[in-house]
Amino acid sequence: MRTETNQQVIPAPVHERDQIAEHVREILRLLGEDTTRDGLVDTPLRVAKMYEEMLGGMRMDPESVLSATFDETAQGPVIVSDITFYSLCEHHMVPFFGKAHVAYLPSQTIVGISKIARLVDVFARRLQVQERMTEQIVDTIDRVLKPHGVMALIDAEHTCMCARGIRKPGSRTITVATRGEYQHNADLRREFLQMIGRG
Ligand SMILES: Nc1nc2c(ncn2[C@@H]2O[C@H](COP(=O)(O)OP(=O)(O)OP(=O)(O)O)[C@@H](O)[C@H]2O)c(=O)[nH]1
Ligand SMILES: [Zn+2]
Repeated sequence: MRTETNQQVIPAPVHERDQIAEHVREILRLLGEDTTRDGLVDTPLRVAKMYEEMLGGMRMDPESVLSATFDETAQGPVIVSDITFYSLCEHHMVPFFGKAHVAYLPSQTIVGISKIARLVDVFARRLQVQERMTEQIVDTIDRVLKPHGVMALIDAEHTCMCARGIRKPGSRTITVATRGEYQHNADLRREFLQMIGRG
């Protein structure tokens, strides 16, 4: 049986966009810029729209993203690797970005594979820390699909560590979260790491 639910996206009220733009204009002014010059005149609204896009996941229900589930007897594992994402670090509000790799062991239910990538995006497009994002992905899959196990690995570069502060371009942060059989079975974890080219 195929189940489908509408993805719930709650649009941002228009007046919020205008208010954010106004505050961006004020920041530019405090930074010493002339906000009437050609290149900057539309920047506040552009930035407000950019936040709407990059933080759009805040207004989405992650569980409704895992629609298109199918009853199947597949034993798995199902591995979706190299899901590129862009997120915003909640400490500095600058991007961190990289790849998410997700595996689950189905128990009667599989999900459309694109929905796994959509789920990564829903959590990436928020003010985040990488650890929480990794946990949220496995928790949602665990809750909705009730698989035998689920594992996620995220490998990311944080621009707050590259472009400023400690300034270590190229440094990678790797986070892992597991539930169910992936928590208890080292062979399963090894197989996952091998299949995503990290074994
Ligand atoms: N654990 C974790 N830390 C993060 C993440 N993104 C950014 N950070 C860190 O958040 C910390 C914030 O530390 P603070 O000392 O309050 O901020 P700061 O003075 O700008 O720190 P520096 O980046 O060391 O200059 C920094 O160590 C960042 O590297 C993340 O996803 N997970
Ligand atoms: Zn940061």
